[in-house]
Amino acid sequence: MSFPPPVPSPLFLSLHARLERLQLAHELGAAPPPAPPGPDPDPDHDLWPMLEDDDCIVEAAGKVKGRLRGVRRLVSDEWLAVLKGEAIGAASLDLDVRTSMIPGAGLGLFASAPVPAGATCCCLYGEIHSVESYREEVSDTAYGILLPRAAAWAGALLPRQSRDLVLDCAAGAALAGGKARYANDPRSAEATNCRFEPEPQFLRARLVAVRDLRVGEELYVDYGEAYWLRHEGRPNTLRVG
Ligand SMILES: C[S@@+](CC[C@H](N)C(=O)[O-])C[C@H]1O[C@@H](n2cnc3c(N)ncnc32)[C@H](O)[C@@H]1O
Repeated sequence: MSFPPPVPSPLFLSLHARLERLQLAHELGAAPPPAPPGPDPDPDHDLWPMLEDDDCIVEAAGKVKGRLRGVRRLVSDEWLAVLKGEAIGAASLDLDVRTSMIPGAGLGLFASAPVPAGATCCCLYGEIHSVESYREEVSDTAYGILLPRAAAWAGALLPRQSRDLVLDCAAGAALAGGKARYANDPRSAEATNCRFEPEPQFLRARLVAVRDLRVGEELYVDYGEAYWLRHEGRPNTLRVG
């Protein structure tokens, strides 16, 4: 089964370009290079002269940060609208979401047909963050996956990726209907049967089977130690074997 990438809307692309410029201004503490000429006026043109003015540079930096947050929200909302429109949850192998085999873990993801090793089961989508905004705006118990900037960029959805991104799958993927967020972590290398493969160019990660899966088997991935450190105090109740 193929998993065609979502098609970003023109609004998503223009909001994302705006976000990139605000992010650059925030990092540099200075106006970004002029935007390429286009039909629409630069919506942030009021900020750039302020960043060049010593008398109000601190106030300007605060305004850039505030606007960055607002535009990031708009980008996320538009991305979720794109994902919902494309019914991404439907793009998966034959998988069921039902009560996990791990007591107390809530729902889990199960194979309802055999899955060969190496097959992509479904894709993980979510809200898109920079590392900084993920740290600042997302709660400690969120479920984020790093989409590193160095990975393949051929046929990418965005014209360029200037920084690492983080996919926050807690709320976003649930809203958009993705199944991959239901894969639990067995906290045992032996029981782990899937892995996440980041696809930054498509703003998602693939959930890939690392061995053949039988009908009825639960799909398990390793979330990494950092996840469990943040979730300290919650029981890992899986019994293996
Ligand atoms: C990405 S969600 C997985 C789907 C989740 N089970 C649900 O019902 O929405 C991650 C959460 O699942 C639960 N979970 C995953 N693996 C677990 C484990 N080994 N032991 C206990 N809870 C687990 C924890 O609540 C964790 O924060």
